[in-house]
Amino acid sequence: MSSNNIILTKADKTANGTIQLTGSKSECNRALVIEALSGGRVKVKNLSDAADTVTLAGILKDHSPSTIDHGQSADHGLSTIDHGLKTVNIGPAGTAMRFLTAYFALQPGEVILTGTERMKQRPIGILVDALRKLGANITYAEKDGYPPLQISGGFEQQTNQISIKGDISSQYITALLLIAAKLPQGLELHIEGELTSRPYVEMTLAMLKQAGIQHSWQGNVISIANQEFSETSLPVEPDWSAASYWYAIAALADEAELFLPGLTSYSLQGDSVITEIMANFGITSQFKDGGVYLKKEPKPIQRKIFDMKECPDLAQTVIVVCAALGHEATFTGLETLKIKETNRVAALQNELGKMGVKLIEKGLVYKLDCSEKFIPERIFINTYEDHRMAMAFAPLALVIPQLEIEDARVVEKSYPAFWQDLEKVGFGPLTP
Ligand SMILES: O=C(O)C1=C[C@@H](OP(=O)(O)O)[C@@H](O)[C@H](O)C1
Ligand SMILES: C=C(OP(=O)(O)O)C(=O)O
Repeated sequence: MSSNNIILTKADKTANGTIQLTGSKSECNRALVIEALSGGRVKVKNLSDAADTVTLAGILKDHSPSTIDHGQSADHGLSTIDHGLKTVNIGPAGTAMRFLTAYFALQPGEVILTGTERMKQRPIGILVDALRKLGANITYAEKDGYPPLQISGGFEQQTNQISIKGDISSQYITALLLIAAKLPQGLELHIEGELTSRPYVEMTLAMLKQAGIQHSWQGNVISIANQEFSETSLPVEPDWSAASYWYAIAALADEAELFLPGLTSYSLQGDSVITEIMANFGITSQFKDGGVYLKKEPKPIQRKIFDMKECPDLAQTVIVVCAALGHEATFTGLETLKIKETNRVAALQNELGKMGVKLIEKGLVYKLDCSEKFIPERIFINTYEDHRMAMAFAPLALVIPQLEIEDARVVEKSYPAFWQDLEKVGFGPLTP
C-alpha cells in the first residue's frame, strides 16, 4: 500500500454541508489563452486552482507578448532548454496541449511542446494538419500524429478555409477558434461529420463573444473574421464537472442536503446537465442564494438510456452511480473516453469488475450488467493517473465499508481540494 493512497469510510449514510468548488478548468483554460492573445486587454477573474490551469497560466506568463501575473506559484517549472530549444511540458493537461499548439504556432519563437507519457499517446494529428494547412510550421519530435511537437511560431497565412473532423475531440476545434481572430484572413472552419462534445465549442464561442469576438455558425461552418479583443473581464464559474461528484454522493446517500455556492441555472458548461441526469436518481436542484441546493428525495429510477456524447466527463460519475445502485442502464456516446487521461472504458470495466459489475461494449452501445453484482467489505480502486477515476469511485464509500483509492494526488488536475471537501461532510479517515 503506497502512502499516496487514501482510505475512505463513511460511518453514516448522510451528506450535509456547503462546498465551495474551484473555478471551471475548461473556462479558465480558454480565458487564459484569450487573455494572452488579447495582449492583456481581457482579464480573467476567479482563476481555478486546478493543476491544469495553474500549469497553463505559468506557461502563458512566460510566453505572452504582454506581462500577465496571476500570482500563481512559480512551481510550474515546466520550461527547460535542451539543445538550445525551449521545451514546454504541459503534463497531463489535454486542453493545454491542444490550445497551446495553436497558440505557439501563432507566436514567434521555437518550442518543443510535450507532456506526460499518456499525453504522447493522445492524438493531435487532426489539429496539426489543420494548422499546417493554414501555414504553420509544426513537426513531430517523436511519433507522427502525437506529441511532442516542434513548433516554429509565426507564419504567413495560406488560406482561411479549413475542414476538420468533429468526432474525435472538440478541443482541436476550440484551439483553432481561439486563435481565429488573430489570423490576418480570419477563419472559416468546416466541421466534417458529427461534432462530439458540442457544448465545449459553444462555450468557446460564448467566451470569445464576451471578449468582443463575433462569429457566425451556420450549418457545419463556423466563421470568425480578423478582429480586436475588447477591454473586458472574463469571470469564471465554479466547475460543474466537479459538482457532479457531489450529485453522485447525494445519489448514493440515504439522506443528503448540500449547498454549492456560485453555481447558477445558466451556465456555459455543458456538464451542468448533471442536474437533469441526477433528477432521475431523486436529486433535486434548487437555485437560490447564489448557488444550488441539492436534496435527496428518493424515487424509483426510470431512465434506462444515457447519451454522454455532449458531456463525456460525466460518464464515469453516472456509470459508477448506476453500478452502485444496480441500475442496469445503457450508455452511448462513450467513444472519446478511450483517448482521455486513460482509456476510461477499460478502466471502468476493470474497476467495476471488482464488485461484479460488467460494462459490456456492443459496437457504440454499452450495457451495464449488474446481475452478478456484490458489495465487498473492502475494495481497492486503481486510478490510472486519471483524476475522474478517483473522484467518480469515491462516492462508493457510502456503500462499501472500506474503500481504498490509489494515488490520491491525481485529483489535483481539476479539483485539488476534493479530499478535504469530503472530510468536511464526514468522510474519513483520509489516510491509510
Ligand atoms: O474543451 C474542453 O475544455 C474539454 C473538452 C472535452 O474534451 P473532448 O472534446 O476531447 O471530448 C472534455 O472531455 C475535456 O475535459 C475538456
Ligand atoms: C478529459 C479531460 O481533460 P483533458 O482532455 O483536458 O486532459 C478531463 O478533465 O476529464
